[in-house]
Amino acid sequence: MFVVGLTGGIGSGKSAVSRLFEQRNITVIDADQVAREVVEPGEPALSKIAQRFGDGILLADGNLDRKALRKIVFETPRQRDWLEQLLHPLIRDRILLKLEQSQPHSNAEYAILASPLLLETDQHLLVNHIVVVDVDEAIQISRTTARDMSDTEQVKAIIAAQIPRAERIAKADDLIDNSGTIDDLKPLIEQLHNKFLHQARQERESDHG
Ligand SMILES: CC(C)(COP(=O)(O)OP(=O)(O)OC[C@H]1O[C@@H](n2cnc3c(N)ncnc32)[C@H](O)[C@@H]1O)[C@@H](O)C(=O)NCCC(=O)NCCS
Ligand SMILES: Nc1ncnc2c1ncn2[C@@H]1O[C@H](COP(=O)(O)OP(=O)(O)OP(=O)(O)O)[C@@H](O)[C@H]1O
Repeated sequence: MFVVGLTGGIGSGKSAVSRLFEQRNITVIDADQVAREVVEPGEPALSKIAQRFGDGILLADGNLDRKALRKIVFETPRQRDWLEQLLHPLIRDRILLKLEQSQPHSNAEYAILASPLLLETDQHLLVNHIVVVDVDEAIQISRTTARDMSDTEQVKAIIAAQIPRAERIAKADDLIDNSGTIDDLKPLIEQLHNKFLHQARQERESDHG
């Protein structure tokens, strides 16, 4: 299966871009979604988080209080390291399982792995091609604070925990500038979709000798 990795900093527009590919019937595996699955009630990782931070890190219904944990890990790098060491191997294993399950139905099919930490973790080893969604830091902050009701300082701390913008761009096979409107994205995605169909087809043909 030809796998396209889609990455970008917080609030860059990965989810918005993912939706446009999904409208073309492309399977998108979302690492943020997988990261939620591995800490659902009953999962061993959630018990480990509660052991470390106390039951106060759980909401009354037993779910993880994500807002509280976000505050802890982006204020204290040591706690973020601990959480990443716990969750990243679990997230990677589950992504691999999902990729194996999404078998191609035609020789022109590809899948997308959308992940904020594609380049920061070994998740980039799972993909054939890297697409970066890019906006400047001012846009990242304004769109994220409008979406999450989070404050500027916290968004800045999250940006600082991610790969620097120039390094991310340097690793891109394709770059999507998302500083315009969602409508501006549509022709770009159409173009990339056609290119990936072509690349997926070529890959399959070379695999079959
Ligand atoms: C800290 C947590 C509980 C906050 O949850 P919350 O629902 O508020 O945010 P959400 O998970 O939707 O993440 C929002 C964005 O924050 C950024 N982000 C999340 N985790 C990290 C991290 N470890 N390092 C850098 N940026 C991160 C990403 O841009 C992500 O898209 C959560 O992000 C988490 O469990 N993070 C650790 C796991 C992880 O690294 N996930 C990233 C995908 S692999
Ligand atoms: N071109 C655009 N114009 C205006 N708003 C946009 C545009 N693209 C995305 N947005 C909005 O900006 C916010 C951030 O976008 P999105 O959620 O797609 O980012 P993301 O990269 O998935 O973020 P995260 O890393 O936090 O998961 C959302 O509220 C989204 O609707």
